[in-house]
Amino acid sequence: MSLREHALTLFRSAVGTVRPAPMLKKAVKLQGDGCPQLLVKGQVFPVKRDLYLVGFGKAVLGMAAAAEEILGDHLIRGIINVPLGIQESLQRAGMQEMLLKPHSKIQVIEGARNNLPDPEALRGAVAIQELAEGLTVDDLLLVLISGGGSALLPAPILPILLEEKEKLTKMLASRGAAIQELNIVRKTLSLLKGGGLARLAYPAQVVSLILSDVIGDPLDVIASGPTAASSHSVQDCLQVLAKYNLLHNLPKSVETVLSSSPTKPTALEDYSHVCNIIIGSNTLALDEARRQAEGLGYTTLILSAAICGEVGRVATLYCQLIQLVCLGFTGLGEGPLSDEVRGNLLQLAAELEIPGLNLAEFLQALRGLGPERPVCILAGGETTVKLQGTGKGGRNQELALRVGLGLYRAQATKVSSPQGRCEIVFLSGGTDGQDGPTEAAGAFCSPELVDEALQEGFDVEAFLSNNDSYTFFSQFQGGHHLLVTGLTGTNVMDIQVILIRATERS
Ligand SMILES: Nc1ncnc2c1ncn2[C@@H]1O[C@H](COP(=O)(O)OP(=O)(O)OP(=O)(O)O)[C@@H](O)[C@H]1O
Ligand SMILES: O=C(O)[C@H](O)CO
Repeated sequence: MSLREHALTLFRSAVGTVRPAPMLKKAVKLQGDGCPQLLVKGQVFPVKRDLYLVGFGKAVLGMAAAAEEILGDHLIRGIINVPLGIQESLQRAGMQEMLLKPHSKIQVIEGARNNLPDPEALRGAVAIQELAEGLTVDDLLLVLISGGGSALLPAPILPILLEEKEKLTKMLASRGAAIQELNIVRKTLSLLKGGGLARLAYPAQVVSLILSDVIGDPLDVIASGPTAASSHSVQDCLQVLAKYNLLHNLPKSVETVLSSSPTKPTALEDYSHVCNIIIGSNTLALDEARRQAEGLGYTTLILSAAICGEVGRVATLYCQLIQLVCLGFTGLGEGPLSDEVRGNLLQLAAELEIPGLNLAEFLQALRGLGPERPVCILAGGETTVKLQGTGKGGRNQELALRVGLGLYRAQATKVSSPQGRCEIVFLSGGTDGQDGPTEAAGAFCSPELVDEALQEGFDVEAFLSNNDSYTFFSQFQGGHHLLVTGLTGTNVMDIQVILIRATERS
């Protein structure tokens, strides 16, 4: 198999392991007929009487279908809020396993057009609220949560109107608020977010199964943490609103709610009936890819599952890492060139402030590598693209094209480039199968890509400055370098696979 085929296999295996059905079936079991018990990742929850299910998020339909199969007749009733049109598009894509069976006990409510709260999502949220409020100490509530859950569970605290909350969310997002900031505000203004759903379900046992789409898997940020204790107070919310210059023209209703919000977060003791369990994440996906890569004979290193930062700088980080591996393969691992690249890399990594990135240890591991075994570097997270052009693209395609350009430049400036003696494939893809508003999940690149593109008359830099990576990749060599998977039904952010092997000349 070629490096490219290997990269694709690794990407697919990473995504495969966090697809709703396999993920749920691996994490959850129901055992014992007389006194059934729910087993979730080694934790045991007795099903004393009735078992209910609620869920909200983009991947929740597939999770619910798998959960209903596992729970069988023990499930009394369920309600899930999922994106508008999802059943039809999964049907069209032939992904039957993600759909509920006829006569399912789970009611599906579709809403949140364009990932924004709307009356349909509100109707679903009210139904979920009523179900939670009616539970008793003998009941167990299984809560399925995935990315997109915030917009799908809107329950503004009165007198805030849905339209007012929608407008505020839109303004924060358009002013560049990060998801952590956005969700601090959402939690303060919502009845069900910030642990609200769990508190309403008391005294029932609440078990939440969470598919994380946020860097670092913070329980109180994913879908605005409806079953997690929030560490934020109304002060934090006011700070976010002030930062984005929104404090002075808030609707009266929002001011009323802010002024009567408790100043301290709810005490942890109030969550003793709740268990939040992450069953799918970027880390789990990368671990599976590592297992596969090792099986294929690669020396495999996971850089981080929390890669973040401006796409151009992250591309430079990857180019420098690739250069270091190639220098090591060609016997130049120690010397002025390596020292220079290593120094630049450390500085850039410090500037990017990627959480948990232990580069020193990583570089140490690279030092011991020989050319006999190929190397696989795996990483995940989400970069940021500041849109400046009017083109069509996504952050993965833009990252791949920028890495291609960086490798081309590094090669062009060195007389005898160590890269020239290595075969390299870089792949970046969104695990949801959709990179930005395009039909591709991401793209592949190699050091030869930009040179070949230039020879065919493609001005790569012009495509990049217009954020037009999709147009480039779909036109160049008949779309050969695009990664097209179709919608996967899951989402644990993005994944990068870098494969490097020494060629015979080195
Ligand atoms: N022309 C473009 N070039 C590069 N990136 C783009 C372009 N247009 C949009 N994007 C990026 O695509 C992202 C939006 O796409 P997408 O819907 O895949 O986001 P997402 O954050 O992955 O959403 P979700 O978490 O729901 O999957 C934004 O980060 C935006 O910066
Ligand atoms: O729904 C949300 O809040 C985002 O997708 C983050 O989980």
